[in-house]
Amino acid sequence: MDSGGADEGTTARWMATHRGMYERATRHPFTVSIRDGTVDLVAFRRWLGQDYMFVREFVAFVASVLLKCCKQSDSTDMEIILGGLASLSDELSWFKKEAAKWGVDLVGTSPLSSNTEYCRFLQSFDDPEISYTVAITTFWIIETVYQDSFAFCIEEGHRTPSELLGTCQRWGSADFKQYCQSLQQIVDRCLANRTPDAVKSAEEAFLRVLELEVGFWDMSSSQS
Ligand SMILES: Cc1ncc(CO)c(N)n1
Repeated sequence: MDSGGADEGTTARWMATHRGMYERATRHPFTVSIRDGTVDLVAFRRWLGQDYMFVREFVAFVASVLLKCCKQSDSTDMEIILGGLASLSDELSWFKKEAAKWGVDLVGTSPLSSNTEYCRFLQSFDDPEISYTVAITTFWIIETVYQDSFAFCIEEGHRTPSELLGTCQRWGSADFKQYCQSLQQIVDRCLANRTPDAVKSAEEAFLRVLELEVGFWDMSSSQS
């Protein structure tokens, strides 16, 4: 930490201010049912097929974040984002393997409306007018919702079915947490020297992601 000030970081403040919304996204009945061992496997399969399609869009989104980053030429940020992008290659293979295991037909799956809405939001970042700060904020909170949600499923006292532990570990691992924290540091640093309007735009993106994540879990549990 080189700030030396009492400021805990803007992102931590947002998480406290919008705690209710953050918890709706990260303690959703769907992921809590995984932890409780009561998850409906039809819903789990639906989530798997939908999330595979989401991650394909997410690749393009992360590429757009990387591009904005490169235009700002901060080489440390670039390496972290590039690492995130590279790991999505493995993630797509994982989805295919997992889909085969659960009998989910990825080719025959089409996106449900909450997924389509989320993917449109991701596509909107192609616009070069959207700032790197807003884009990296969005990237960080998207990853963090999964990190927090799935880490809870492997925390002490969980009753997560053993065949779902691999899924939970993918996003709930200490490594993934570390990666999310690196992203968070980038975001806080970017926000530290932005105008109040720019910070407000990033906060709006943060809230929009939480809303979209809740919609995605709702969709997975109930096909809305
Ligand atoms: C909907 C959704 N949000 C976040 C992530 C994390 O990458 C994901 N795979 N899917």
